[in-house]
Amino acid sequence: MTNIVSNEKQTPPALSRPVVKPPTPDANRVASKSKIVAKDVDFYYGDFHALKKINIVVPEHQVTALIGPSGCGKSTFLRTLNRMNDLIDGTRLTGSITLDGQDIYDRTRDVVGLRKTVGMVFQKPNPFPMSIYDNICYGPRIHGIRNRKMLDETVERTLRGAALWEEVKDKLHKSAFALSGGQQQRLCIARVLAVEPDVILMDEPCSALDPNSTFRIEQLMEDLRGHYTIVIVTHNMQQAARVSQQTGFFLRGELREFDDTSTIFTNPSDEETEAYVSGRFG
Ligand SMILES: Nc1ncnc2c1ncn2[C@@H]1O[C@H](COP(=O)(O)OP(=O)(O)OP(=O)(O)O)[C@@H](O)[C@H]1O
Repeated sequence: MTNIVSNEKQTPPALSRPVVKPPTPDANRVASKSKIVAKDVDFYYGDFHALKKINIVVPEHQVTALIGPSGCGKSTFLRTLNRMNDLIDGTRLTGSITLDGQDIYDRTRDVVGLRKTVGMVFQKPNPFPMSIYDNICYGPRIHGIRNRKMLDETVERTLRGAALWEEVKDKLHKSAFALSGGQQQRLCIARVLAVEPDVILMDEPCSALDPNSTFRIEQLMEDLRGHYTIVIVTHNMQQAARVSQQTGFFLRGELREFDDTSTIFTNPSDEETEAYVSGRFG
């Protein structure tokens, strides 16, 4: 795993006006296995039709960014991927979403197991009111792991994986609330890693963080994507451009365009995508 993100990668791509032509598939994308496939997904909050015929293929071991103006359905779609919307009364989904070819909305699907495989990091860091160590061990303990040596190993491995070990190794038994916001968010990522997910969903994970902490989280995404499939909702277009290989542009509940990130930002097919990435609305 590399900890270096080159300067070149930190520079947002030029937002040039597009010449409309069919997008060329990226070599990476073609080579990558499909991890999540959503087909004709419609989603309703009661009578409100929040997602309309969403079709998307999320490739394995890449970062997929979801962008679009406020209220367009990005977070709703993200939450369909680990059935977090099931927790909201009166919601309904039609169409299908598969993970590794298995329907995640199948009646027989173990939803707790699904949320272990598809972990989630939220907008505001939400450590539990306990020590750093116990935050990490919370999930493994629920899944029956009691062996101290195994737990110690998990704590070190995941804190290293979340680029936090060096900063906290001498205060593992101190409260997680004593950490800075950026450290708390990396702890939350380590906590997700501790239950060994395949997919990590991130809902605006940097929106409450300062630029330096944001940079650390972006570096971390680059490090993690070799091992995990990441889907991130972000309002920050430069961030989407820096961290992702694919980008989906949502508008009024529709997925207006989904393509390689470079295509979305420099040569989108859809006029409204172009207007949005050029900062003309949203
Ligand atoms: N629990 C809910 N009950 C009813 N409607 C909801 C609920 N959550 C979201 N919505 C509505 O669904 C639509 C999509 O919301 P969603 O949060 O997915 O958008 P978003 O693109 O993530 O927005 P933002 O960028 O502001 O977070 C909005 O019109 C919102 O008001």
